[in-house]
Amino acid sequence: MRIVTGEEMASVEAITMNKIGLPGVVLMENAGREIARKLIEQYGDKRYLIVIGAGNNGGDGFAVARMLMEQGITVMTCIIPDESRFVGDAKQHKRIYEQSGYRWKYWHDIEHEWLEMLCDLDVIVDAMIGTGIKGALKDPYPAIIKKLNRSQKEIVSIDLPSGVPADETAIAHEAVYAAKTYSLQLMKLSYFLEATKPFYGEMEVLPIGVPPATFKHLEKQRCVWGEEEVFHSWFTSSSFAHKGNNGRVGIIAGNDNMPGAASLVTTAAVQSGAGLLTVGTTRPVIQAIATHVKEAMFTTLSANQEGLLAPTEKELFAFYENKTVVTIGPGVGRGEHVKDMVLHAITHFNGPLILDADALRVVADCLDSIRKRKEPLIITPHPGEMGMLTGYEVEQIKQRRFEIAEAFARENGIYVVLKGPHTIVAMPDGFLTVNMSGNEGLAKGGSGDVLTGMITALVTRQKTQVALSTSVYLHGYAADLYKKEGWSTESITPSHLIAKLPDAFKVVTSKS
Ligand SMILES: NC(=O)C1=CN([C@@H]2O[C@H](COP(=O)(O)OP(=O)(O)OC[C@H]3O[C@@H](n4cnc5c(N)ncnc54)[C@H](OP(=O)(O)O)[C@@H]3O)[C@@H](O)[C@H]2O)[C@@H](O)CC1
Ligand SMILES: Nc1ncnc2c1ncn2[C@@H]1O[C@H](COP(=O)(O)OP(=O)(O)O)[C@@H](O)[C@H]1O
Ligand SMILES: [K+]
Repeated sequence: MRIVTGEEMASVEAITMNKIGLPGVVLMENAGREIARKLIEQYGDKRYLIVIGAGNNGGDGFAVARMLMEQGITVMTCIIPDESRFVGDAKQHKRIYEQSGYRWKYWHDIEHEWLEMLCDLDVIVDAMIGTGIKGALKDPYPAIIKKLNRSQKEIVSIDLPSGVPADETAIAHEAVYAAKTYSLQLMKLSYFLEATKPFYGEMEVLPIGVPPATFKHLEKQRCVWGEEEVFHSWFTSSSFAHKGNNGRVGIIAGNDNMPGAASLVTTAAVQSGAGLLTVGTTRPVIQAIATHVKEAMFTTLSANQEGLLAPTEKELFAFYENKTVVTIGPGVGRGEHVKDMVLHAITHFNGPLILDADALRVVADCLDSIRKRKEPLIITPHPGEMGMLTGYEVEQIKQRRFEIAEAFARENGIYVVLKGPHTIVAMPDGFLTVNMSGNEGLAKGGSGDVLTGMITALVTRQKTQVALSTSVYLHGYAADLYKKEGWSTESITPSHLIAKLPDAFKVVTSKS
């Protein structure tokens, strides 16, 4: 499933109409039929108010109104702008509606009886503004939207909650708080942003007949990564595999005061199928975690007086030997010692390199070396770390997460796993995947270490894009499984996630 902006949606619709030859009125008819079917399925023959704007979103509204009325359902249709404003496909659907014998009223003619009207209706269908929104909301929409939101009626939005843009534009105006949004054909970017997702309510995508052949013309390729994608992209190990085929993994993690991070990242990697795993860390960390992670081998690396890792060049070269992937970061602490270690690995380790947590703090200083690297480099920042890397405020990162992750991945030729609800994985070629699993039970210190362990294990056994997107999905899915079992999200800990990985991994062998 693709994720698009309003402009991109308009571009695939234009190709559908102009090149493929499927007229816009047919797409609108399809949209109307799908939405009417859903409404009847959901609410039966309740009483509907359909509020219509002058663009094609309003055209969808006329198609829905007609189809509901054809079923004998009570519908009041009202339009906001003057009827002379309707043009093109929307005008055509308005005419079809009228020629079918149905009537509409002007919003301003019925507004004074709004409170009485509310007693006679159950569901409001919002067909005011869709992907065509431009700039700040103009009158009379803010006042109307306020009224609708206060009505305490179920509001169903067509394509987008009116007032919400499809893309990453920030809004400072009213917008419809929908109980449900039927998004047409493709998902819209704003569904994945903290500021705008709440307006959507439950979101469902309905097909309207735009042929998939048009999607390859999209300049930016963004896809949802969910159970289907995980299942279909997975390559199972050969039954003749030996431990060496399943990745010889090296993890540099922990410091004397932070053995926990090293333990979590290592255990998660073991539980995710790492063939042979070596942890490079300080002697006290090894003593603290060795009995928890029986499958791991350990290499003692030099530490400074504060118990922070400060490996020598010789130790690092020895550590890279035979490794198919190296991960640096969880629990290594902050300071100059980290920069030396990270820069060394960027320059001298010839395999996929994963940088997480404290290692991310020095990435901004290493970009020249990173751009010269041939092998994949993967970074796993949360919005705060992404802010440090790019110079943006955290709020800007959250609002423009697609744009910023993509630009950083492309410019530096790296993989960016921008974490948070709906984690984005951005590839060096600009392709993006967006995660559909996970819940607030993951918002705990240590969850990120578990994810990094999973990525470390999968990255040598799957295509990098698949390894990253699938790790993120399964990590979130493990938390979702607890929620499904009735756990409160407060009780889900990073250690629980690891314990649930065997169940989460069942998705790769069979769909639930
Ligand atoms: N055949 C097709 O193309 C198909 C399109 N489809 C549907 O069309 C939708 C896109 O249609 P669209 O491009 O016509 O724009 P749309 O969302 O109706 O908005 C334009 C209207 O909003 C108004 N408006 C805008 N900004 C505003 C503001 N700040 N404040 C106030 N008003 C503002 C603007 O008013 P104006 O600025 O012109 O005064 C105009 O009236 C898409 O979401 C999907 O539902 C599907 O049926 C498939 C087939
Ligand atoms: N509210 C949430 N919904 C879904 N996933 C979340 C949420 N909060 C955090 N996560 C996920 O949990 C992990 C937290 O990682 P991070 O912030 O690096 O934690 P830490 O470094 O303490 O281990 C990330 O994978 C992130 O996507
Ligand atoms: K709408």
